Amino acid sequence: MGIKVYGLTKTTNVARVLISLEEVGADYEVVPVDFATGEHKSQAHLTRNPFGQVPAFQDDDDVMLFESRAISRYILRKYKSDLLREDDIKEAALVDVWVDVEYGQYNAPASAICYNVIVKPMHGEEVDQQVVDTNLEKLKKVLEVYEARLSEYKYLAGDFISFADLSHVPCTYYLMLTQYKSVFDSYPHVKAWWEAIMARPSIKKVFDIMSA
Ligand SMILES: N[C@@H](CCC(=O)N[C@@H](CSO)C(=O)NCC(=O)O)C(=O)O
Repeated sequence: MGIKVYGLTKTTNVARVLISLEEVGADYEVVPVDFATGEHKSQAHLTRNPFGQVPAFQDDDDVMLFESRAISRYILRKYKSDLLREDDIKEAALVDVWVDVEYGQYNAPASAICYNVIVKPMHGEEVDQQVVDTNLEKLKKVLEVYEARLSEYKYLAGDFISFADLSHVPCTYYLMLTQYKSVFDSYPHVKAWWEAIMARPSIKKVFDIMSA
């Protein structure tokens, strides 16, 4: 039995796992989980992910994981990818710092904007502009830190691309589909960083999968 990713490829956290799989060139199968029928809350899926969320991840018959960043690290370690920089403890620590920054500082405001501007209208719900505006301000504060960091280094953890950079891709992909992509215009080093990431074949492949 090979690698299975349970979830919907349009969702950011499933896409994050696909990026690592595409980066290492692994074979994998995506097993859709139907939110419409509440399948993600089914007993079968709860055994895969006790929080009833996607992704869940299976490798062979003895590895069942959840949490997209932890799954990504498993994949990158299994395939001995340099994207975790684990040959150098200091570089690896900086990768950890900036993955934590992505999860703890960037993800929430970026996700709140995308949820309001993309997901809610898809379900016929009103955009809460107050929430969007509040999170735009939070995002700008985060991007100010990124702009300073990326004016010193080509990528967030250093002058090497790492999982920390790629972990930003799913949310940023959706942000760039909204009118708020213009926020990035005020941060030239962040824009150049994003353009360098987008040029990667794995990222182009995952964009195709997300937009299919
Ligand atoms: N920290 C976790 C978040 C998973 C998540 O929110 N998954 C969403 C879809 S992806 O945005 C989900 O399953 N939402 C349905 C729900 O929460 O009920 C991770 O990184 O894997």
